[in-house]
Amino acid sequence: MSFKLFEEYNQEFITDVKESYHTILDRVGEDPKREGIVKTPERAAKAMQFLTQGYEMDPKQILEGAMFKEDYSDMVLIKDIELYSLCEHHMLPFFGKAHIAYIPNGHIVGLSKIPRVVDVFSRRLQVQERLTHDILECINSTLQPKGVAVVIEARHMCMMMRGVQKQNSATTTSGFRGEFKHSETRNEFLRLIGKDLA
Ligand SMILES: Nc1nc2c(ncn2[C@@H]2O[C@H](COP(=O)(O)OP(=O)(O)OP(=O)(O)O)[C@@H](O)[C@H]2O)c(=O)[nH]1
Ligand SMILES: [Zn+2]
Repeated sequence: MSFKLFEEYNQEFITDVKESYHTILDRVGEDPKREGIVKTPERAAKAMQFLTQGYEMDPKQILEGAMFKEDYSDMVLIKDIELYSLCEHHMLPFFGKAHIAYIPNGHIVGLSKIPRVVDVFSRRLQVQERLTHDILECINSTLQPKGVAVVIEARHMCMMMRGVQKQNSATTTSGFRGEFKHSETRNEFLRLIGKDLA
């Protein structure tokens, strides 16, 4: 499920994207034959394939592969899941943390599968709002829990390195389904992730 090994790279993708990065190096005034960067188009193409591998993956399958019958019916919270994505507007990174909770409805899911779902949707071109909803809907429709909550806090390089150049602003997005629509459950979740307003 990863592109860590060279054999797993898609050569057609690497060949095409390599050529584009070669053009970029040339256009920014670099010498693409210079020793230090002669392999950069290929490295960058591999990095781009790694960062967009989420298109090739089925997040529902990931969850379905580790669902276990269990009658635990209190909140399960996984907080501070680090995430790295690329914004679809500038293809620059945005990064931060996701906090995800669900209330089981007969099934629990292997804990590691939740961060894996975050990775699948993060490794596509995204906006933070859609990333939040993609994760929320995937867990909701696959696990069919009594409730699910997703909060993402992220910083966008397109706002930090360029454009409006605000280094300290962070964006928070959230989505709630089922029992998290009730303020008591939602507030407990927000308190547990340190986001309650009290
Ligand atoms: N809502 C949302 N906007 C995003 C996200 N990532 C980047 N953007 C914004 O996408 C917008 C694109 O606006 P445009 O005016 O088309 O692009 P631009 O001229 O590069 O805009 P500036 O960044 O303001 O210079 C910008 O306001 C970005 O801040 C995201 O995840 N969610
Ligand atoms: Zn952007």
